[in-house]
Amino acid sequence: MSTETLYLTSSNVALPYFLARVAIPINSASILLATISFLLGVAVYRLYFSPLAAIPGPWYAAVSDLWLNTWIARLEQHRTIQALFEQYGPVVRIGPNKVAFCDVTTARSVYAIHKFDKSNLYKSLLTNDNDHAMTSLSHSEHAIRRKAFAPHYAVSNLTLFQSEIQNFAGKLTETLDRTSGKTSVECLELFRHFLVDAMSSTVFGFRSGALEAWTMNVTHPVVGSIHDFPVRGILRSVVPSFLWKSFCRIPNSRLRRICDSDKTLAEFVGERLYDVRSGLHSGALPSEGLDNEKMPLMHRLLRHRLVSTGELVPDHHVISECMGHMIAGVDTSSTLLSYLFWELSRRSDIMIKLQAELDEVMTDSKIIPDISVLNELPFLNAFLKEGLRVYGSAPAFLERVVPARTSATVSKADEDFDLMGYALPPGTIVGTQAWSMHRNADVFPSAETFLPERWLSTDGSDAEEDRLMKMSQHLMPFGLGTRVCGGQNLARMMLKITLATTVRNFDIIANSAETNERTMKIMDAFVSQPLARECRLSFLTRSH
Ligand code: HEM
Repeated sequence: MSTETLYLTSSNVALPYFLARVAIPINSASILLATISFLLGVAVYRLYFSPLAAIPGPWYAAVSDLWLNTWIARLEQHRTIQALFEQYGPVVRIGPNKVAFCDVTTARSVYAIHKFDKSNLYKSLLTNDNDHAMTSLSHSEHAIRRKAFAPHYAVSNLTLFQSEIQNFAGKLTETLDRTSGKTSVECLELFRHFLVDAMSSTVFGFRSGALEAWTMNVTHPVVGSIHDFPVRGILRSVVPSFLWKSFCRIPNSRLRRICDSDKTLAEFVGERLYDVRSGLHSGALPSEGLDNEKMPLMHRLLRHRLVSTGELVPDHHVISECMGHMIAGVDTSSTLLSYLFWELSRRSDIMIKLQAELDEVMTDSKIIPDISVLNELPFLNAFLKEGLRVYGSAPAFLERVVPARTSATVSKADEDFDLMGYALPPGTIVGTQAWSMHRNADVFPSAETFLPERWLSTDGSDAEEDRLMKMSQHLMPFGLGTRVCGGQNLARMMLKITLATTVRNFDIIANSAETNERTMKIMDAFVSQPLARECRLSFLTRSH
């Protein structure tokens, strides 16, 4: 037995007076015993006496977050939660204080009607150490930010940027043309470069030259930073704050790049702000009051006045918001595009149908039709919907916190929130995930099969309309409610233009030795990514 002894003197008024006056010898065995007793007590409380004790789920999830965290670290949270739904039903306790549900009505209640605040998890995505729309936890704070950028993503405003996006899509076609018949292309990296160009034009009105850099075999620094940023977020959330600076000094070049990703991107966006301000002094920033004038996001934010004070948005907020939008838009869209083209490479039946539809409206393969024409193409739109269902790049569990009071319980301050028959106390983390909503076999028969036709109405009957409506209600690739993806209109526009022009011009092929089911296994890093972190495909120029 160790002779190590700990002497405690206590002034705790709860202790008997005489104990407070004496030294109590405690050896390591006693400490161990006390710790085990404490942990056992906590476990027993969480399992049998917690307000969440009645909710179905595995006992090890109820006892500690450790189990789920290991699956999060292995990027398998989406499949783990799905397996629990299949075993326990549509409400599952996935942690001591965490409940997952898979139900449309409850999703509407949490995300849209009661507008629960986000959980602290989102703080790992701060940009330039500052909040932006995605990381604002409270509904009220978020509403102020959203008001500033929402008009930018209105369909009518985005149409003003259509020619730029078409232009970049044309350049992408030229780039792919040059690879035809020679070599396979790593799509994730290529599409990230393409999207940095497209996004830079709408966010800053700036030509970033990323695609050009890719053709010269150079990774554009903004592309690298955007890609590294989520990894930085995961590290930030596990490394204690006081160790962060020392951690980032570890002499490893990859780690340095990850740590610096926020700074690199902030410098790039800061330079854009400087450019705009310089333009402002020469009169290039549109004057106030011209709301329907074409104007990049940054310009719009710089002239936005806060309703409460009438003041302009401070520069550091503009920088963080623009960074947030670049990060939110590039990896999500490039990953989805890569999966969609991979699907086409192994489903010639779908590729032939798409090409037939596009050949009709693109008699000249190099002229991209207006988005209003693309919006009317039934098969292209069904293909994209099915792509968002199966390969939606945000399959993740979207955490929210049960508030102390909801609008439903506003007159009964201490009342718990009722979720599918279970009372949840304030502070409980709840949420659902698109991955599971999109795999509900009652709504999507043969849910694992990629079937664009499921989105096409066969006979226009009431039953058919009902089926389509149910599917649409379950489709949530862009989230739900007030925190729904701010850029979803832009995403849809970029995706349709890129799909149309690429499928019209190329046959897409995968060499199964380099790209297959195993390498493309979908991993959940909040934004999805293929297991191999690459997607190599060949684009063969069509003859007409
Ligand atoms: C396929 C592409 C995309 C997918 C699947 C996607 C998905 C999502 C999802 C699921 C959320 C909600 C997150 C949550 O509730 O926690 C979100 C938020 C957001 N996304 Fe996207 N996104 C995509 C593209 C874009 C693009 C192109 C932009 C911008 C230009 C963008 C900007 C944003 C912003 C600003 C938010 C935060 C909205 C807010 O809280 O008000 N996203 N996105």
